[in-house]
Amino acid sequence: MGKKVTVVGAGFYGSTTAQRLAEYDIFDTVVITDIVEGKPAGLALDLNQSRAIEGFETKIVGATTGPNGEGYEAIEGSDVVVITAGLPRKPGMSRMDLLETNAKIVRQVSENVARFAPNAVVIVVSNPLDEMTALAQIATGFPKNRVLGQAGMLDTARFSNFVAEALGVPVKSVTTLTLGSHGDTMVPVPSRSSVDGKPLRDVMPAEQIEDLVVKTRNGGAEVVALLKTGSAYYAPSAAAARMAKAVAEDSGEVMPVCAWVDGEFGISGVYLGVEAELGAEGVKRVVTTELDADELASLKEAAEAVRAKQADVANM
Ligand SMILES: NC(=O)C1=CN([C@@H]2O[C@H](COP(=O)(O)OP(=O)(O)OC[C@H]3O[C@@H](n4cnc5c(N)ncnc54)[C@H](O)[C@@H]3O)[C@@H](O)[C@H]2O)C=CC1
Ligand SMILES: CC(=O)C(=O)O
Repeated sequence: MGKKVTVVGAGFYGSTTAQRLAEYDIFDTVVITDIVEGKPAGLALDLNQSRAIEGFETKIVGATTGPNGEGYEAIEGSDVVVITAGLPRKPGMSRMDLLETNAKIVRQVSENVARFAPNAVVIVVSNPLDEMTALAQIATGFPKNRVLGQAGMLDTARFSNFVAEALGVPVKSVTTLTLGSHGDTMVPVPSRSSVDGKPLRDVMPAEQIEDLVVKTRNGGAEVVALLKTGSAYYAPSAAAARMAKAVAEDSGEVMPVCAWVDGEFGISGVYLGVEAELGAEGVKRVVTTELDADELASLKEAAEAVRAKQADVANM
């Protein structure tokens, strides 16, 4: 049987993710759900009408869902579920300001996902990301490798874009990496960044690298401030869709994601931004790499910051 993917939440992030997943043309079915009556069905109708133009066979199904599992039959048999349900930031807000509101939403969605799609790999994108990923694992009760979060793909793509723009080189010649949290303790990793195979530190002065590190940490807030309503979704949906594709295709690709860390980098018992090999079971393994002493110290600081918050969400 062909693959099925569900996107929970039909807002900006969810609808663009559903579009990307459908246009890959690797799934039999893309399901999109929301609590808003009619919206998922309307988006599905619209996306299906693009099939003849874009030339893909994937069918899109829209379902309105309720808190007690109403409408969730639509997600049965999903191989992958991407959770985008939740409020986005307003200008001036931090991701952490969304904690309590989105925890209620993510818990309720996760419980229904566990009931109706018990074998799915869950990719969380709702903010604050590291905490919502931990909560989704608790609320689904799924093995930790089957619940992961999207942040590092996006933050890394932002860092690469800023480096390419600053040097005036093609973005494909740039490799960067970000680890840590999707927040203030994000850890862009210059020691693992390069341009045409040359270390970033050999082609860009240290102060300029530091400016781009700061710009990367503020990448999401910069978009929020310009949009005025809502947050980024084109780059975020590209990131989540790539992760869902890697899982569906059991590709073994290594990507920066929010994954359960259990001893790697000397860190244990926390969901954190690290590189991981993705496949049908979600995270196949966390991939470690040599880091400079200051980068490793920052990663450990990030782990402690998110560990404290992740303990709080267990009771939300
Ligand atoms: N991890 C990351 O890198 C990123 C995370 N985000 C986060 O993704 C989330 C979604 O962002 P947007 O789509 O832009 O917001 P949005 O406001 O456009 O859409 C959110 C949707 O969730 C729906 N929703 C609320 N409760 C629900 C429930 N119980 N079941 C199903 N759907 C429900 C709403 O009706 C709405 O349509 C936000 O929390 C945002 O902060 C956004 C960008 C990047
Ligand atoms: C919204 C968000 O988390 C971002 O754009 O990074």
